Amino acid sequence: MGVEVYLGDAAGAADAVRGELAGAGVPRALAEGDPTLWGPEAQPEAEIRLGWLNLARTSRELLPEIAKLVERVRAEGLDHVVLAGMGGSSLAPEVICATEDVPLTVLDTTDPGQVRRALGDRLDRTIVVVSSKSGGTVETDSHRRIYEQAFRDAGIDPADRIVVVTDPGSPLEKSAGEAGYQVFLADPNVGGRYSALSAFGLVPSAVAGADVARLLDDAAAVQPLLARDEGNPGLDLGALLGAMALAGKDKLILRDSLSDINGLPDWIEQLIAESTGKSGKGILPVVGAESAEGPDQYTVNIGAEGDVRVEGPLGAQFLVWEYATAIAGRVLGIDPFNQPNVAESKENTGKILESAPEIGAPLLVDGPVEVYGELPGHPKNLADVLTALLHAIPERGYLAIMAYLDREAAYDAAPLGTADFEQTAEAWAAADVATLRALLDYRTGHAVTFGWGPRFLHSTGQFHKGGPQSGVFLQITGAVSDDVPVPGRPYTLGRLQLAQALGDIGALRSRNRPTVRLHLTDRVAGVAHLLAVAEEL
Ligand SMILES: O=P(O)(O)OC[C@H]1O[C@H](O)[C@H](O)[C@@H](O)[C@@H]1O
Repeated sequence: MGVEVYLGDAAGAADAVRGELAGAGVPRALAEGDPTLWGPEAQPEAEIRLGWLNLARTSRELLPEIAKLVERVRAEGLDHVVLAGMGGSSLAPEVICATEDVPLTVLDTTDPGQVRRALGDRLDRTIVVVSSKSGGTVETDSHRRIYEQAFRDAGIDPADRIVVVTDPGSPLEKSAGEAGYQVFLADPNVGGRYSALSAFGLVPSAVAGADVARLLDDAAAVQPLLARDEGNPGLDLGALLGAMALAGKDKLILRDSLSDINGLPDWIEQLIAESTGKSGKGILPVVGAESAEGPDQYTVNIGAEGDVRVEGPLGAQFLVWEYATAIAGRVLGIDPFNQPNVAESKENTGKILESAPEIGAPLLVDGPVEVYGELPGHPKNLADVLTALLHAIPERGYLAIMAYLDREAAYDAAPLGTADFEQTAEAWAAADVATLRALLDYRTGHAVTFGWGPRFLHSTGQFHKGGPQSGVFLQITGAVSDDVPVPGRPYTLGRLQLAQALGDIGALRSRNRPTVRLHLTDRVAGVAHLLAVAEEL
């Protein structure tokens, strides 16, 4: 089964771009891995970043070793699978497992409460996959240290419970070898966000119970189409993304509500935001919005519904979206394989961790919410702050909400006992800070995005800093009551989480973007208050 791309009303604009690309021989050149397609500056990086084109074939070599691991995990009764990995090292397994409905606990957070919840769940039956291409990502390194300590404290040998996926030669490969962990080496010629069909996508998903051979089969079925000028879904989709951005429609609303595939927009978000959001250009994916509103927005659906849509199985979708993103990069004139601005916030975080953070006095306090930042018009309360932020969004701009909180906390608010599905969903929405996206979206014609920190730093974070400077930023942090120390490090997760928030806000403020931080001194009451205020705006 292949992938079908339906372009709806956008067909005319996409066709013109597609014709130009075909005329220049781009579709075949990309399918054959030509590293010159993005210009001489991008060539050195492209030379070591096109391995994803062949993963449907090359990743098959991993399957026997993966099958042995799966057999061991089943035989030992390890039924709680935890994946520690950020961005490209966890987003694909999350979609794969959600789509196949197999449970996987993803740790891509520094929130102490969220990590504590995972630690408290069946530690005696837990297997942890630690995934990091670079082997140096601070969040993933922290999770590894925390689980090593927890296993030791419980009298469990970490070498029986930790499996590592990394690139050859990374510091993680070395330390894992010394610790006696099983290590899967990934193809180093594949960048993180293009690694869905590599060991990064396959190992944790298979351990959780997904059928990963099928993903490769589905990708292999679509691969021959990618060299064609006609009937090439990757070319059609890439031409659409490029043509829309050139025409000023650079906000891509991604929807999958009626699809068999569960959660692909979050994976696409990283792929497109990090690949295109640079040099003041880029495409901003918007996940969770109902429909396109402003003149700078359009919608692409995953699955059989909608005018503009991409239909087909997950393995093939991964490859087609990757190919399309590389095509869009060529159309926009950017290098789709680097992420030049991601390091800035990380460096700021490192500096903040070395000394005590400078917080300063809040601009105002409204109940359980402290407001930090500068805003025009002397806001007196939280409602004024939110209104001022919405007014600050420039033409063709956007509001980004970035919450450094526990993304599963709202599930704790589920009513017990007799509640039906609707009541439960309502209770979750009322306790979920992500609901703020829809409440503010309703009050503006501009795009509103929502990201969980620090997860989004490895995704839309690149676009915020490297893309068009038209963002307005609302950051949310919260008090930590039960912190988690990071063994062997002089900080706790709570301190790291706050340093990440402050590090990123520093990077945004240095660009003179309107930026406010709301700090919830009581998380539950703070979320409830914030949602209540937003509802009344
Ligand atoms: O796999 P890792 O090396 O730990 O990297 C995880 C993530 O880190 C960085 O933020 C990159 O910009 C992402 O593209 C990458 O997916």
